[in-house]
Amino acid sequence: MCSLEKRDRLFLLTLTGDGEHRLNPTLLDSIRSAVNQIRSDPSSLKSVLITTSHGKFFSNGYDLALAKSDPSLPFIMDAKLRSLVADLISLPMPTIAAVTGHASAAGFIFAMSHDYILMRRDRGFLYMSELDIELKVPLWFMAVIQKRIGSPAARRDVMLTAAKVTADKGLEMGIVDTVHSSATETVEATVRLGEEIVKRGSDGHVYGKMRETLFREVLHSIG
Ligand SMILES: CCCCCCCCCCCCC/C=C/C(=O)SCCNC(=O)CCNC(=O)[C@H](O)C(C)(C)COP(=O)(O)OP(=O)(O)OC[C@H]1O[C@@H](n2cnc3c(N)ncnc32)[C@H](O)[C@@H]1OP(=O)(O)O
Repeated sequence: MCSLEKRDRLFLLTLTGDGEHRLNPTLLDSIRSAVNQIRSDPSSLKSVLITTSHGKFFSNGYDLALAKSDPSLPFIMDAKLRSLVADLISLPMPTIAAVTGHASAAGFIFAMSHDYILMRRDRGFLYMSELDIELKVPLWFMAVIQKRIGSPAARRDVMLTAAKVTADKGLEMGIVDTVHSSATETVEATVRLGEEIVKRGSDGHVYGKMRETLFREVLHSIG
């Protein structure tokens, strides 16, 4: 599940527990509910969202075991993740993912649906595993990849070699903004960045509309 904490003008959304934070309908609903709670907070127009997680996984992607148990679930999970990503794109505040563990497939897409990614150096991969697990990536995932991974070579490595991208490699690829020595350091740096951004005092409505325009192809692809 996830928890939501307000620290001054920062909202800290944490995927809790030591599991893999596999994206299933329950977790996706829980995250979306937290994002809606943030959106309805009176201070939301002058705040920042930080998303992080407990344990060695940021999110290890869809809960495939569950998905295989009911043929309707893959569609439900996909629809819920699309809605969550659209919510993050329209959220009237800057968003930062503090990636303190592995972010795989849908979990990687979730991380890239934030404006900034700060990541720990010593553990954790950014990993589009679909080639390895022989699942075709949905078109809307590709729209996110296209938008957040600028170089053709990096996109090829991520998608067509299923590279397990470390934080340092992610920095080189332009996916990660800053790299840190530990999970604690990563979260602390994310809070500092959030506080810096809050000081800029940008209007959240304008920021959210700007991001919607920047990601209009992703929103179109999500449908
Ligand atoms: C019939 C119906 C079918 C329906 C199917 C559903 C369809 C759904 C619709 C279609 C959707 C398509 C899109 C799919 C989206 C998805 O999300 S699908 C689910 C995807 N998820 C996965 O595939 C899981 C992928 N994860 C993994 O493979 C592993 O968990 C991992 C990320 C590779 C981590 O492995 P693990 O062994 O647990 O890792 P560690 O023990 O932490 O590390 C392994 C070794 O690597 C070293 N290491 C870790 N981090 C670093 C680092 N940053 N730098 C250097 N080294 C690192 C670590 O020390 C370990 O080394 P050793 O100790 O020497 O082993």
